[in-house]
Amino acid sequence: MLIGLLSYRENLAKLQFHLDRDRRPLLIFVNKGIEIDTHALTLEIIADTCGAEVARAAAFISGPSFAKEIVERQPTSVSVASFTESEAQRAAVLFHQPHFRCYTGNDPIGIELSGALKNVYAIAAGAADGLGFENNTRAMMITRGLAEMTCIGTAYGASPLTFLGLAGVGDLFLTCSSPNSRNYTVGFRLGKGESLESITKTLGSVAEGVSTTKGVKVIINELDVQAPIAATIYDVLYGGKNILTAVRELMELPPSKELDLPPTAGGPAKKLLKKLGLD
Ligand SMILES: NC(=O)c1ccc[n+]([C@@H]2O[C@H](COP(=O)([O-])OP(=O)(O)OC[C@H]3O[C@@H](n4cnc5c(N)ncnc54)[C@H](O)[C@@H]3O)[C@@H](O)[C@H]2O)c1
Ligand SMILES: O=P(O)(O)OC[C@H](O)CO
Repeated sequence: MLIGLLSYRENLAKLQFHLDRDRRPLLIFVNKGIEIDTHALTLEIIADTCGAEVARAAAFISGPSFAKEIVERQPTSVSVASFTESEAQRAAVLFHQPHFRCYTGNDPIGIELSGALKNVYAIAAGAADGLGFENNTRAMMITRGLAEMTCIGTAYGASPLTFLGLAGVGDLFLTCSSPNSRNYTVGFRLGKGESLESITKTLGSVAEGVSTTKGVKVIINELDVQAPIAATIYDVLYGGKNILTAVRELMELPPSKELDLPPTAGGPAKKLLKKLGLD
């Protein structure tokens, strides 16, 4: 399915009546976001609408992949994950082409979180560029974004290693460094002083990081994870914080460990695995 997450629940609720479950339908999802009201991953929406069995077999594709460049057959690689490894393999074989490689894995929670979270940090990197900062700042945003993504994902119950893959650092690098990214563009225009309302009205498409930031803020509060860049993007988008003030405050934070993975991990993932019958 290739639609924004906003309408997934509604569409899957309709689709489930048409699934011929005896023929092992292969459902492949490429969206990158978190449901606004519930902060649910797509896995949970699938379980709620189509049942746990369908969610366990669903495959998730994510990674550095601007649609335009795929269509132009430029060499591209992505991650494909499913709790059912044979289904990830099925999806990988189906999509495999001379210009498109799929690497399989079994951490769909990490793959989904990677795709959702990188959009928030792309807004941050775009904002830094829009403010006129250059290479050092962008490299800092990408690297600290990866550290935050890994901490949030680990606390959630995903594998920290997933964030080192194509769906994690690969897509983060792509979207934090290209004006072809909608999320980067939102950040860039914010950095230039435009209002969020004006940007979203004229963007011509949906930058999912804008709504995902709300869900991420709830998740980091619930998990008690330190993710200052994500929290700052929330304050800029929804709290009216001035971007230059935000950058200054981030830089003035007291020194801290470079990577401090949470000691206890997995609350939300445990709940989700239970719902999927995988506990
Ligand atoms: N564009 C990319 O390069 C790219 C790459 C990888 C992943 N993605 C992800 O794919 C998802 C979709 O992105 P996109 O670029 O195709 O967005 P898009 O806005 O270009 O297209 C979304 C599509 O969903 C349809 N749609 C909207 N509301 C609907 C509804 N209620 N019911 C049915 N269809 C509806 C729209 O008509 C449109 O065709 C996003 O989660 C995005 O992050 C995009
Ligand atoms: O245009 P964006 O920012 O939604 O990014 C598109 C894809 O996620 C790139 O992999």
